[in-house]
Amino acid sequence: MFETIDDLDDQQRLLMRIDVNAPVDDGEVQDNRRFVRHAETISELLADDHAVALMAHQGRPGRDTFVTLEQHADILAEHVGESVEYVPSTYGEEALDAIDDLESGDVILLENVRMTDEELADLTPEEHGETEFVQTLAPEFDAYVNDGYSVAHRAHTSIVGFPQVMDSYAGRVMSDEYEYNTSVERREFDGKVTMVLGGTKAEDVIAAMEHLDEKVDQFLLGGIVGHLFQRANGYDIGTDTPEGPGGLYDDNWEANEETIREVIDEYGDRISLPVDVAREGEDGERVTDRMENLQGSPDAYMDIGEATIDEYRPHVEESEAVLVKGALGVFEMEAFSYGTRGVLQAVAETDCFSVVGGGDTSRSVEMYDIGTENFNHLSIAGGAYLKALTGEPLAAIEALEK
Ligand SMILES: Nc1ncnc2c1ncn2[C@@H]1O[C@H](COP(=O)(O)OP(=O)(O)O)[C@@H](O)[C@H]1O
Ligand SMILES: O=C(OP(=O)(O)O)[C@H](O)COP(=O)(O)O
Repeated sequence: MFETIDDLDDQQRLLMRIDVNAPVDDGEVQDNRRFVRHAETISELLADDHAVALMAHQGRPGRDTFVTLEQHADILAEHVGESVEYVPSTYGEEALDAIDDLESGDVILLENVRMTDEELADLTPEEHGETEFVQTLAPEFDAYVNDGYSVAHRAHTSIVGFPQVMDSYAGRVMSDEYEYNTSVERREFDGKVTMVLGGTKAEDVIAAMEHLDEKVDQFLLGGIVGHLFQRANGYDIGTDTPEGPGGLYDDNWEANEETIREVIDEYGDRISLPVDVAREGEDGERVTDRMENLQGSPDAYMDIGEATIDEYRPHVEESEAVLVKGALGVFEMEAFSYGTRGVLQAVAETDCFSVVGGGDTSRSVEMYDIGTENFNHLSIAGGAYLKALTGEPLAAIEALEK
């Protein structure tokens, strides 16, 4: 087991990892439930007179969501109700100056950790602990706190490096989510277990399918993942188009084609795939096409269609447990929210055990008034939630336990 912030003495200088990785729309960082949850941990720490330097990441190098954390500091400040100073350096001179000035009750947010050379380097946890990043920051603090449950599955420097050399504690989000999500894995269900999988991160989703094939009776697929599975079946969908979500299809396909084919071969009979999909018409309206009519179509499809929703709903209604990860369409746009809303609404109306995971996906429940009280748990994590469900160890937890 690991220690939590309940085990901390008061008035400590804390280096804390959080995960406020968020969607970025036209350069604007979108608020989400991660900010709210981490703000609660920060407020709790400030009440105990700690001084807090935050580390976080945003996006991945090369993607257009890979931006600085300036806007994140403002959003966090709003939720905490106190100033959160953005520092445009992770462990350079500017960072060290700001850390020097840190006093009890202060909060600063250091620059995107993925902008350092070390964060994403292929190193062992021990080697991460020896990097300049860790060796520079560690002596400046009394303790390290990890509250970033949703990034707990990544063995990166800010996650596994610091616990090698510092007293380390789990934050409130980390300990709450850990307890809840691992217990889901251990639960025994008598009836049908259904997993609704979508979104953009095909690799995480497919890995979960491979691990959970014994435990899950039915998989309902949508989003980019659904398109890629239908591409494997020979349909003309799931390839990048000039108007489409740049690079998401072809890169995902290249990385996952072999596994997708294996998964379909092994238990394709338990996988439901979209029979129709929706795109934007000439006047911005929703147009739905049957899968068999797509040949040669250059359109980017942004939702599952109405016939697919009708096929998926009965599976949900007869399930004892429904685990959701990833949106079935671009739910942020009303016209392409039908799939995600339709299936989540069915889950909400059914008396099943239900968990919705994914920082973006879980946001749709509040966005469309589906009622948070209709779900057993809304996780702010996606990949980490899936890993926990499969019973796989999380790098952050292993590091904290050490
Ligand atoms: N057909 C699609 N084309 C482009 N994006 C999609 C499609 N279907 C779903 N998405 C996007 O998937 C995102 C949610 O899934 P994902 O990226 O896996 O994140 P999370 O795990 O945080 O929920 C949503 O923001 C949604 O817009
Ligand atoms: O948003 C995240 O993952 P998630 O969408 O699987 O919850 C985490 O911040 C991890 O980000 P990454 O998948 O770029 O390592």
